[in-house]
Amino acid sequence: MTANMYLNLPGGLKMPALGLGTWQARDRDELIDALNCALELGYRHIDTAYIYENEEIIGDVLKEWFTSGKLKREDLFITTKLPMIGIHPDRVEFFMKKSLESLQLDYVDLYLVHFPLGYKYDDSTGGPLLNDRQQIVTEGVTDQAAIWKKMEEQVDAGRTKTIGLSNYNITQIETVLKSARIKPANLQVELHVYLQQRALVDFCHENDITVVAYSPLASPCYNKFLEELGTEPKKLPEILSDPVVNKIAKKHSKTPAQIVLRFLLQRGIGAVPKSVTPERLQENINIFDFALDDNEFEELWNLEVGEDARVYDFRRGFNLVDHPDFPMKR
Ligand SMILES: NC(=O)C1=CN([C@@H]2O[C@H](COP(=O)(O)OP(=O)(O)OC[C@H]3O[C@@H](n4cnc5c(N)ncnc54)[C@H](OP(=O)(O)O)[C@@H]3O)[C@@H](O)[C@H]2O)C=CC1
Ligand SMILES: O=C1CO[C@H](CO)[C@@H](O)[C@@H]1O
Repeated sequence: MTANMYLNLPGGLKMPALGLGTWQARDRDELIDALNCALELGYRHIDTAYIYENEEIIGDVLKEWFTSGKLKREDLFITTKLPMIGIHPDRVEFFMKKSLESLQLDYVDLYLVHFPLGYKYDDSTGGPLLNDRQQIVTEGVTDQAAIWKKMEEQVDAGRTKTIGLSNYNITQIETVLKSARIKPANLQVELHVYLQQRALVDFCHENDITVVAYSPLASPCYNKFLEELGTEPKKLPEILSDPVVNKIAKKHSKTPAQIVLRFLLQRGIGAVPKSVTPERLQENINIFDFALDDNEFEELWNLEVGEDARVYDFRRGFNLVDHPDFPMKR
């Protein structure tokens, strides 16, 4: 089994620093194969969300691994997320229970508020309320304290070991911290070698909040998603073809993906690269047998671009940018 590194969460809980992302892995057979392959390779941390529409498939695979005795529940770290339609105090418990039911689990290890703003819920469809132009209708200003109180109740009830946030900015995390009885254990945000989120990471680490990078490879598949939404493709940050990354990769006989993932781990940040391809699954977790030296680390550190390299800016296909709780202000 592959050696791993861990991030320490409250209560002695350990999160394997390298996990498996599953957004856009919705094809049943493909995801089953990918999960089986990942678990065989030593992945022990899986990242999903209510909105990824794959919790049931993941639940089926996990059940098989548990019933065959190949793995015990406590061997795995499972993260899922409260959807935007659940960001209302009356709906947190409802969506937490729905996720547990789909995953066929008694508890998850980490439950994240997926986004700091909510969508209005349409009872009749079980999805977001749409206006006449078929656009999603958002909730007003989020009562972060009220949502967080409901998140804390999920820990009290034993439905999740820890709770955290995703896509929150520093001001929004500060708001949560002010009322929190149970502090957020984790923040999940877009983070890669071109978007290093230095101030946000420092703030989290100073407040004992672990950080996990989503889209650690800068989401090369993102335009496929924009195409599904019927919107224009965007110019993506191509970190895997960056000459500095490639030069360092060659020196270590590693791939560019392994270099950019290793860089995150050496910053004390977790990462959840998504892949359904066996060779890439192997590649992405095979990053514990080498280290970047200070010069290489510095060279990668200097690749920072900042906001212009953000993939998930929600400026295409979403009408969220003008909402008061929209977190990615430029
Ligand atoms: N909290 C949030 O709001 C968000 C969370 N996430 C989470 O983060 C995860 C990762 O983010 P995501 O946007 O998927 O982007 P990633 O940066 O993980 O990129 C995934 C893409 O890269 C390809 N890929 C994977 N490994 C390699 C490799 N070694 N070399 C070359 N290409 C590779 C994959 O292809 P293939 O699968 O075909 O191999 C896939 O197309 C998500 O799956 C999800 O779990 C993502 C977005 C938002
Ligand atoms: O996790 C996620 C995956 O991508 C979605 C579409 O951009 C996001 O809404 C979400 O935050």
